[in-house]
Amino acid sequence: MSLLMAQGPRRPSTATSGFPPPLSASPTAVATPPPRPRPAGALLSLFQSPSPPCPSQIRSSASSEASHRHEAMLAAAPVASFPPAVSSSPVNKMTRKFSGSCRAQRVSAGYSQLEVRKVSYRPPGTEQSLLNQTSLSLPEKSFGLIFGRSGSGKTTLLQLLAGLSEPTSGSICIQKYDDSGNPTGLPELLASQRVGIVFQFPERYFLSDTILEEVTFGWPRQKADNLLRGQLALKLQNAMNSVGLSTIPLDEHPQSLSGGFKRRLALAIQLVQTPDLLLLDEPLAGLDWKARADVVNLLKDLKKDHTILVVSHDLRELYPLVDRSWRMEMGGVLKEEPLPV
Ligand SMILES: Nc1ncnc2c1ncn2[C@@H]1O[C@H](COP(=O)(O)OP(=O)(O)OP(=O)(O)O)[C@@H](O)[C@H]1O
Repeated sequence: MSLLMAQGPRRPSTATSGFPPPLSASPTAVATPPPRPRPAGALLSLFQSPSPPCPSQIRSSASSEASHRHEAMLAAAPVASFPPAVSSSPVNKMTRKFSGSCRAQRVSAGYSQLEVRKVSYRPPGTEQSLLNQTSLSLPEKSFGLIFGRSGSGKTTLLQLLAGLSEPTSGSICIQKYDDSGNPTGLPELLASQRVGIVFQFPERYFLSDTILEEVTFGWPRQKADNLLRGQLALKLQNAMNSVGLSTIPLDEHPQSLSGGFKRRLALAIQLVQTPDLLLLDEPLAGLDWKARADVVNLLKDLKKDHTILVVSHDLRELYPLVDRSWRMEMGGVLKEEPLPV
């Protein structure tokens, strides 16, 4: 699984004390003129001009801003090699898979669903199984919720789905069906690269000094990888748009965001890889009522294009989004049942 898909392992934080002030007030920022905040939309603007700027143009624009922080930002963003115009980019073709016409095609050609088949899990070196013959199925672009008592095994199941541990027995796969509900072809094992996971309290894993560094963490830095970085920047722009963060200043400290916006940022980092399955562990935990409502609305939007499986105790708030739900009983036994709200 790539570093962008999972939140760890991460490099040690370079921050030394608390949250730095905004760049404009920072002693490291050049006094005159103050650096212009770079909104998230700037990521893509590097690629969207009719004739893409040459690297030296970008570098000279950076130096005119006279901010070494911004130069660092540009070092993180693609600088030397540019994909073709957006309309013909292979990345753009990939991202267009969610357009209306494509979706209509997929519906008429059947559907696919995540299937967890009789999965059991016993951690290596232990005697007790944490999951026992767990099964569930979740059709694409639907929202599933697992609830149950603390310690019953919910997070353990998410970790298996994300490929962070291997089932002791059973399988986790994607099965395609035709319009009549008959399986078409063999099931495919779920590849961990196709899964995004946002752990509980994801903001605790933010280690960078700027939002840009946080969202581009783990990107290749070699010159030879510039094309890949360009593709990642396009995907990141889409991800930031889809979580409503396209206008946030990228040079702010990630911890300066509100609670709800931090969760949005964690989701955007996962969405860069356009995962088939998005796993969220307690997405509302620790947020105030306003941020909770904000995240619920965001999940409602994301549900239109993504398959989402959530572990949560916040049943009442998530109820309107839920298509399928399961109770995890102590001992790792999963039973499909309606939410008790
Ligand atoms: N690697 C491990 N080795 C042994 N026991 C483990 C391991 N990982 C988790 N457990 C135990 O497995 C049980 C299930 O843990 P898990 O975190 O999956 O529960 P949960 O339902 O997500 O709980 P919560 O709602 O509190 O997050 C717990 O008793 C936990 O201590």
